Amino acid sequence: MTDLPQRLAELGASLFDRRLTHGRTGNLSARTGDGFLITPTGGSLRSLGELSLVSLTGKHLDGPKPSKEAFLHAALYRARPDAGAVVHLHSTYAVAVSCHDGLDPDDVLPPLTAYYVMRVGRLPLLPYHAPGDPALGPIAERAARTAHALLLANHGPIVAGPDLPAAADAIEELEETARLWLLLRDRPTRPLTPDQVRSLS
Ligand SMILES: O=C(O)[C@@H](O)C(=O)COP(=O)(O)O
Ligand SMILES: [Zn+2]
Repeated sequence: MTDLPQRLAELGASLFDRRLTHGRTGNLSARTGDGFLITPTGGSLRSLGELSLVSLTGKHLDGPKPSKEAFLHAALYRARPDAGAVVHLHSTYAVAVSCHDGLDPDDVLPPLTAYYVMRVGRLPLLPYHAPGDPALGPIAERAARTAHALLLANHGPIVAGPDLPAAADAIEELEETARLWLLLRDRPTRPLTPDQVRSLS
């Protein structure tokens, strides 16, 4: 088993290489005994070095200046005691959906496939705030109590999971489903029925 910083670096490089985020966008974290390790602000997921240690209250404990979204990661960990990792990306299709008008803020995407229902489930839309605005913290914490995947309006997805591979699987599935939804927008589409969704949970 490789250590946590190495696993975060490998995941960051894999997400970047597959163009699931670009430039210096996105941030990753994983829970530790005394808080969570998070990517530093202003870096690229392509080549992660030293990580920052942040407490569950969002206090910077050690390492370089943390991601400006550390408070959001902290909010998700507080809301979801089962969460071991959080991933935020600027993945193109999910960002495109986050800019759409007329979305259902309670659940943005329809249950197009069983895999989406199993990996993502309900996807609330959080109102637009500038990146790093701590006012989004309490809103995210409330929403994350009943959903592990959230879409930040005009920004992108943030997803918690029991561990890094699970959080990555979920955010990748969200991206692919956002893409499908955009592909299907002008066509008659038949999502799963409520009974079919219930049978998967
Ligand atoms: O969109 C933003 O500015 C941030 O949410 C982001 O993706 C990268 O910011 P840092 O993690 O502070 O580098
Ligand atoms: Zn961002």
